[in-house]
Amino acid sequence: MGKRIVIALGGNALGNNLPEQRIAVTQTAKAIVDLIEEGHEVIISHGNGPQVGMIQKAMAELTRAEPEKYIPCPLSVCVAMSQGYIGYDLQNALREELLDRGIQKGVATVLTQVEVDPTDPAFQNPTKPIGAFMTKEEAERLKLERGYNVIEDAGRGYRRVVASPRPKAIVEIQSIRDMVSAGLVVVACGGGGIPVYPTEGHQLKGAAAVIDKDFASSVLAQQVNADTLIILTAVEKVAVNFGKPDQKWLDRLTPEQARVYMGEGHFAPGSMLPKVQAAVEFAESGPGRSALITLLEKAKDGVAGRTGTVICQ
Ligand SMILES: Nc1ncnc2c1ncn2[C@@H]1O[C@H](COP(=O)(O)OP(=O)(O)O)[C@@H](O)[C@H]1O
Ligand SMILES: NC(=O)OP(=O)(O)O
Repeated sequence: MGKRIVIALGGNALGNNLPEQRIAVTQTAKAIVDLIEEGHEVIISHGNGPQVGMIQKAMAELTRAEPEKYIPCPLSVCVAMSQGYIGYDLQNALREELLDRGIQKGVATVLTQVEVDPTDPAFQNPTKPIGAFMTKEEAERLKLERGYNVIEDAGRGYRRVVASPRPKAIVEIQSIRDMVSAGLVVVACGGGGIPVYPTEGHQLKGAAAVIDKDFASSVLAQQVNADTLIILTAVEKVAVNFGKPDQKWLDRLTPEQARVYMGEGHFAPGSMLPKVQAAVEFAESGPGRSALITLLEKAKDGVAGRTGTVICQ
C-alpha cells in the first residue's frame, strides 16, 4: 500500500553550483518518481547550504560595489531566493520525469516560512555552515574584515557559519496539506524554511538564520501526518565508529539506542547528528512512524526494507 513520505534531500541531490544542480536534479527526480510510480505520496524538502551562501555572497558584493544603489539583503530573503532557485530546477526535473513516464501529476514549490523563537540560544552560537569551502587564510580574512563566524568543517576546509534555530511551526502548513490532498507533488520547507517570528498583529519578521533542513523536514513530516521520513544523503547507512577501523553500519536503530550512540559521540555535529536527531524526533512523534537514512539512489530499496538505516520504535 502506498505511504505518505516526506523526503529530505541532502547536498549531493543538488550539487554545488548552477550546472551541477541541473545535472543532479535529473537523477534526484528519477529516484523520487520511482517512489511515486510505486504509489507513494511524496512531499519533498531540501537543503540549501551552498546555495544560500552563494546568494548571500553575491548580494553582499553588490552592496559593497554600489552602496548608493543597493541596500544589504537580509539572510531570510537569501533563504527565500534559494528556495526559488532550487525549487525551479527541482520542479522542472520532476515535471519532465513524470511526463516521460506518462504520469499525470502536478508539481508545485511552496515558498515556505518556518517560525523560530527569536530568543533561541542558537542566535548567539552560529553553527550552520553555508557557502563554499575556504582556505584558512580566506576564512581569517573574512572574520577580520566582515566579522563573519567561520569554522573548520569536518576536515574538509573552512566555512562561514550562521545561526540555526530550531523550527517550531510551518506557516504555510495548511496550503501544503491542501496541495498534497489535491494530488500534487509538493516541494516545501526548502533550506529548512524561511526563518520568521511573529511581531505585531499578523506580521512576520525575517530572522538572520538558516534552519537545519533535517529538523524542518521532521516537523513537516509530523504536520502532514506522514508515515515515513526519508533523509537522503551521501552514505547508504548510518555507522557507529564512522571512519574508524571498527566502523559498523547500522540497519535498524530504536530511539533509545540512537540516544546512547549520540551520547557516545558517534554522529558528527552538523552532518549526521541532526539527521539522527530529526529521525528520532519523527519516530517518537506517533505510532507507526519510522525514519530512513540512506543514499538518494537507494531510496526505492530503502523503502522496500532492503537497505538504509531505519529508525523506529
Ligand atoms: N556516524 C556516521 N555515519 C555515517 N555518516 C556519517 C557519520 N558521521 C558523519 N557522517 C558523515 O555525514 C555525512 C552526511 O552529512 P552532510 O554531508 O552534512 O549531509 P547532507 O546530505 O544533508 O548534505 C555523510 O556523508 C558522512 O560523511
Ligand atoms: N538548510 C540546510 O540544512 O542546508 P544543508 O542541508 O545544505 O546544510
